[in-house]
Amino acid sequence: MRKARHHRDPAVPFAFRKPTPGEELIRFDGLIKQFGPKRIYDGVDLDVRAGETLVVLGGSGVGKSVLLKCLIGLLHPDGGSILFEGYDVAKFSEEQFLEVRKHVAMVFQGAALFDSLSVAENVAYPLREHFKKMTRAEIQKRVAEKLELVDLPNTEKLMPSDLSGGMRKRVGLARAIATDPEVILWDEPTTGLDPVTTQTINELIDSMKQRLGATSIVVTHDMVSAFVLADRMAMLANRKIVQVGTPEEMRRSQVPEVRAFIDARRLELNPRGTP
Ligand SMILES: Nc1ncnc2c1ncn2[C@@H]1O[C@H](COP(=O)(O)OP(=O)(O)OP(=O)(O)O)[C@@H](O)[C@H]1O
Repeated sequence: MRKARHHRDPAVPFAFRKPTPGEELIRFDGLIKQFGPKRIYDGVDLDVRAGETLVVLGGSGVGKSVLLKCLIGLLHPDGGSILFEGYDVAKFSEEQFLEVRKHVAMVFQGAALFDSLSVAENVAYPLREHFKKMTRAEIQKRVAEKLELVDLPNTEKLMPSDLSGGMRKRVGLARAIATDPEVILWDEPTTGLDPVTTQTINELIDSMKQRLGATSIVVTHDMVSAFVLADRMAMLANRKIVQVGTPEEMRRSQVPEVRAFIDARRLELNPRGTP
């Protein structure tokens, strides 16, 4: 069941309440963003529901990553609001964002590991930062659990230089999900990966939903993954969200920007060219 959230009193400190699956968790409302004279959003409206995987589509440079960055305070919009749990985070201070980032994790494109730290220390890093009261044993257990989840059990003692590119990416994912975030922002999670690692990552995104009830926003160029993962898709074009719908609705869309985007990638989606 969905429920519209109302603005909360900005004086009330941010506190995360576990949402009911399907209800509105995040709402971008009339978002405006520009870099110098270049306006990239002219009133972006988009809602994200608890427990869903929402894939954001759009051509290169339309502002897909910027949307994720605004949600965790790495960039700040020039107008409009971003309601998260009813709090307008667009107006949050850096200190308030620290609390938000305990619940919303971003998996960056090409996330770099700390080369001088072991795999275990890399994964433990956000736990030490956000959960100061966790004991050493609890951290060890959580690290082992996350490494298992990304298919890298017993790699705690290895150093990043011992790992292949795909393994490094998976350690980066284990680090991003170490805090068990309720919302995960995936920026191009499978770009440049081989098919087997792509499948592992897609399964991981799905298992975060199935096992932890996590909400995911995924920005990707990989159309096959997009259609596999999405509960809903949103298309960003011409400085706005031009359509939101299920993968099937998007596939049949008559909205010109969506049609053109999907038609241009038809071969990728259907390599044998069968109807
Ligand atoms: N910190 C910044 N300063 C100035 N311009 C920026 C900044 N971040 C992003 N931009 C610009 O905003 C636009 C949108 O960037 P964004 O990275 O969100 O695009 P995108 O849709 O994710 O593209 P891609 O698919 O190529 O990664 C781009 O034109 C980019 O150059």
